[in-house]
Amino acid sequence: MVGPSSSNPWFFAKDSKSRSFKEVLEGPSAAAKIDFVHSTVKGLPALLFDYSVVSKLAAPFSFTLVEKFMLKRPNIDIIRKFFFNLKLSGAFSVGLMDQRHIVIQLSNDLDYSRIFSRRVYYIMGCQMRLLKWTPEFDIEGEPDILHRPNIVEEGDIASGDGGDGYVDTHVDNIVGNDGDKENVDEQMMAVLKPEDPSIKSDMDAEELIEDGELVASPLQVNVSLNAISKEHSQKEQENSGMYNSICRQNIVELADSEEVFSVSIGMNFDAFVGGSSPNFVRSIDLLGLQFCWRGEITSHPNKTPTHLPRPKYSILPPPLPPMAPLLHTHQIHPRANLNRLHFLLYSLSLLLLLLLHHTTTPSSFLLLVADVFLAFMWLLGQGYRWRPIRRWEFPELLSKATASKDFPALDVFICTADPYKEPPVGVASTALSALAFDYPSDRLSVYVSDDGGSDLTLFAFFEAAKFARCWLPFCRENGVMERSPEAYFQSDGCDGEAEEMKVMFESLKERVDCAMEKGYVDLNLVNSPEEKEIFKTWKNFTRKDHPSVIQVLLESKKDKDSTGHPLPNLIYISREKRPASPHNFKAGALNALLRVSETMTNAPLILTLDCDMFSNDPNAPQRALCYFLDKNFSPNLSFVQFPQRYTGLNKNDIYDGEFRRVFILGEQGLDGLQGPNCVGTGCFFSRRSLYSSPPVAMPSSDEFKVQNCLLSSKLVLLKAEEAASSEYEHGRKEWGSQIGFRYGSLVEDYYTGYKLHCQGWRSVFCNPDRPAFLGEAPKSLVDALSQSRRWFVGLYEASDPWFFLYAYLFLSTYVQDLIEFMEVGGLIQRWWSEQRMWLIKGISCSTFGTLDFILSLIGCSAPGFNLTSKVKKEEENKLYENGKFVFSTASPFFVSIGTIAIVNVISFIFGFIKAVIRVGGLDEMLIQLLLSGFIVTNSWPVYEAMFTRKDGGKMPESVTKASILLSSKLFCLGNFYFT
Ligand SMILES: O=c1ccn([C@@H]2O[C@H](COP(=O)(O)OP(=O)(O)O[C@H]3O[C@H](CO)[C@@H](O)[C@H](O)[C@H]3O)[C@@H](O)[C@H]2O)c(=O)[nH]1
Ligand SMILES: [Mn+2]
Repeated sequence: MVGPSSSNPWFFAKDSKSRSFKEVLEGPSAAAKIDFVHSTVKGLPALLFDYSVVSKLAAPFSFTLVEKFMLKRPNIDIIRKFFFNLKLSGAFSVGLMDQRHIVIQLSNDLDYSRIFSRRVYYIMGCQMRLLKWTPEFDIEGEPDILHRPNIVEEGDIASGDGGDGYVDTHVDNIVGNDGDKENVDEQMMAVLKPEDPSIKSDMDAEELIEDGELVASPLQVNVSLNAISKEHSQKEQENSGMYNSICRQNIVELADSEEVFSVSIGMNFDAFVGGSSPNFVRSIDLLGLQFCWRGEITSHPNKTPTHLPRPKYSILPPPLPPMAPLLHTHQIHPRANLNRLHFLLYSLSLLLLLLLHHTTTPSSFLLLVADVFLAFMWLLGQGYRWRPIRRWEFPELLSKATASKDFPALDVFICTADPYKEPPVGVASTALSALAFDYPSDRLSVYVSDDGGSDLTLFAFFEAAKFARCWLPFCRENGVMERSPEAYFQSDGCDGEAEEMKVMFESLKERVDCAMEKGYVDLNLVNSPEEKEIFKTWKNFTRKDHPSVIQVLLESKKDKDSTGHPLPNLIYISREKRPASPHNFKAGALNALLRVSETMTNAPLILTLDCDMFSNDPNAPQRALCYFLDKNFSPNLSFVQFPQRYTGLNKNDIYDGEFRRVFILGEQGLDGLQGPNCVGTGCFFSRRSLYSSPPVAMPSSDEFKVQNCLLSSKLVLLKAEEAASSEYEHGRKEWGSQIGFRYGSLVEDYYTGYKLHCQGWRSVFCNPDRPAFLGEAPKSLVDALSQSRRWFVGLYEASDPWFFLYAYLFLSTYVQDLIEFMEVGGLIQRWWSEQRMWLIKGISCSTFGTLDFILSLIGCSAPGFNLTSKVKKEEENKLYENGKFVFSTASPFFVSIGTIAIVNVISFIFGFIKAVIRVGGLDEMLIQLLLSGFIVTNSWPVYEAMFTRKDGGKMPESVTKASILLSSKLFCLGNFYFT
C-alpha cells in the first residue's frame, strides 16, 4: 500500500502494460488489493467499493491543503507562482476544486507545516484561508460540489471513432440522497469485464448500508469511467515535460497501451490539459480528489455527447526566474492578544486604585508613593508582552540560496578563566563541539581565550586537537547530534566505534586529570619537543601577570583528520595580563579575541560561547545564516541570539536554573520590538556591527580581507601577539566604548547588546525546538545566588473593599505568569520553583547586588566577576538530584533568607491566633495572613534546612543562630515602633 509520505503513488507508475481501471486502482501489489463488488447502477455496469478504498486512494494526499478564497480568486497561474516562489523543499501541485477552492498537494511534512503555520495568506490582495484536506473534506457542503463542471476538456476529438465522451462526476453527502435500489442489476455483472474500457462505477451508499458494509461512511461516491483507447502526440509529451520542470511534479506518465493506460489522482489536472490533445484527458471527482486519466473518448450509448468548454490553460506558463528561497518566517505570538487585553484591564484597575483608594486619608501618601512606584515597574515590564514574536527558519533551503562552499567564514570565540572552576576537559569538549559543526572546514575557526593563563588548559587543548582528528570524522559519519564528547559519552550504551572513541576520550581525561592533580604540566606527559618547549616557559606565569600566549593547534590549510578531510582552525590564546592594566573581564577577553582573529581569519560572522555551553546541534550556524544571508534582512542585523538552555536540571528545577522568563519569554517579547538582548553565549554576531553603525547597503565582499599565509607563520603570529598585548588599548579609547564588546558593566553581554540597539542595529531571537546550545546550570544555591548577584550589579546601571482589587492585581499577574511559563514548555512545579527563586533572590542577591553597586559608587569596593563554579561536587550533586536545597555554606545570603523566613512564620502564627480569637479579626488580618502564608509556603525548604534536616545540605548552625537573632531584633524594633 502507498505510504502516507509517498508523493509518487502507483497511479503514476511508469509501465507500458495495458491495465484496466480496476487494475490501475488496485495498484501493483496484490496485498493492496481493493475489494470491488461488480454491480450495476441504473442499468449500467458499476464497481462498488468500500470506504476504506477511499482512504487508501487518499493516502498520497496526506499532505494536502485546501485554500479557500473568501471573495475573489486570482488566476490559478498566479496562485501557482505564489507557491512556486516559496521554494518548497519537495514537489507540489496546485489545482482547482471549484471556483473558490484551490487544492495544494505537498509531498512532505516540512512543507506542509510550513505552509500551514499561517492560516491566512493574501495573493494579489485576495484573502486566502487555509484548511486541512481529509477524505471527508466537504467544501462546506456547498451544493455546487455536486454539479461541479468537469475539468476543462477540449473538443478536439478528430481522432478516434466516436469522438465524444462524457464523464459523470458525482460526489454527494448521504443526507438527503435517494438511492434507488431498483437500479442495481446483478445480472449486468456478467457483462462487465474488468478490461472493459467503458466502465461505470457507482457506489450507492444506501445500498451498502443495506449490505451492512458502509454504515460509518457519510459519503456516496459515484465514479463513472468512460475512458478508452489511447493516442498521444509527441507534442503533448513535450508539454507535460515542460510542466514537470516548472512544477517539479510528477504528473501522469504516458504509456503505450490500447486501453486505459494511466490513471492519476491529482489536482494538477487543469494545468495538465494544456497539452495539444486535451481530449485524451478525462477526470472524475472523488471526494474532491480528481481522478484523471487519458484516453480517447468513445460515445456512451445512453448519453448524448457533452460539448466541453475550451481548456483554460492552453498555454503553459513560462518557466519562472529563480527567486530567493524563503529562509525564515515569523508570526506575532497568539498570546499577544491576551496580553493586550490583560494590559487594558490591569491598567484600568491600577488607575482606579491610585485615583480612588489613596485620596481617603493624607496618611496614605507613603502607600501611594509605593503603589505608583510598583505600577511604574509593572508598566516597564509590559513592553515584553506587547508584541512577542515566534520565528521559524528553514536551513534545509539554504543550499538553494548559497552553496555551502560560499558560506561566510565563521569564528567561534570560547572564553574560559580558571582551570579549577572551569575544568579544562569541559572547555575542550565545548571547543570540540564547535569544531564539529556541519560547516565547511576551511571557513570555520575556533578561538579559545584563557583568562586563567593556565598551562593546564593549554595542555588539555593540545590533547583535544589530537582527539579532534578522530572525533570529527566519527561525528560526521555517524550523524551524531551531540558533538561535545563529554555530553555524548554521558549517555551510556556505546558500542563498536563509539566504544573506541570513548576509550580515547577517557585516556585524554586521565592525562589532563593527572596534570590537574599536580597543578602543573609535567614534561613527562608531553611527547613532542615543541610542546615541551612551550611548557618550559610557563614557570612564572600567574593569572594576573603573564605575557600573551598564542598557539595554533589545528590549521585548516595543512591539518587533516584521520580520513584525510581538512580540519577547521583551532587557536589557543591567553592575552597578556599585567597588574597595572585593566583587563575588563570577559568583555576584555572577547575584544582581544576580536583583534587576534582579525589578524588571522577575520571571519564576517562570530559566535560567542561560554566554556560550559556546548553545541547540541551541528546545524546551528546554518540557522543563523538563514537571517544573515537574507539580503533584505541583514543590512542592519547585528546578532542572532539563541536562548541559553540547560541540561542536568533536577525535576523541579529548584534553583530556577533555566531562567525561561529571561531567556525565552523576555527575548520573544523584545524580538517584536528592536530585537532580543544579547545573553553572552550562543550569539552569532556580524563582525562589522562590532565596529561601526548600521550601514544601509550590504558590505562589499572585500571588506574582510585575509592574508594568504599560514596562521602559524611568523608574520601572522607577530601581529596577533600585538593584538593580544595588554598595552594595545592604551590610547585606543574607542575599544570598549565604540568598538567591540562594551566595558563598564559586569554583564557585558546585556550592555553590548543594548549599546548596539542604541546605534540602530537590530537582532533576532532564534529558538529552535532542539536546543542549539546546552549548558550546565549552577548546582549549588551559593553559585546560583552569586551569579544573580553579579547580574543585579550589572543591571543597575491591605481587608477592605479594595481587597478584590488587590486580589485581582496579585492573582492575575501570577496566573498570566503561569500561563506564559507553561506555554513555553515549562512545568507547573518548575514555575513554582521559578517564582520561589524570584522571592529568594529579591531578599538576597538583589539586595546585596544593590549594596555592592552603591559601595562601588562611593568607592568602597569594586565588584568583581566571581566565576560560577562548574566543578561537580558529589554530595551537592546528589542532594540536587533529589530536589534538596543546599544551604551548607555560611553565606550572608542565607542569613537574610533565614531571617525573612522566621519573621514570616512567626507573623503568620500570631496573625492566625489574632484572627481566631478576636471578633472581626479575620476581616482585619486576611490580606496579611494570605501574604505571610504565601511566603511561609515558599520558605518551606528553609525551615527544613534550619531545623529538621540532618544531611550535608542543612543550614550551618551559625547561620540559623544569626537568623534567629536578627529576626528577634526585628520584632523588638517593630514592637517598639508600633506600640
Ligand atoms: O574575566 C573573565 C571572567 C569570565 N570569563 C568567562 O565568561 C564566561 C561566563 O562566566 P560564568 O561564570 O559562567 O558566568 P554566568 O553567569 O554563567 O554567565 C552569564 O553571564 C555573563 C555575564 O555576567 C555572560 O558573560 C555569560 O555569557 C552568561 O552566560 C565564562 O566562559 C568565563 O570563562 C572570562 O573569560 N574572563
Ligand atoms: Mn555560565
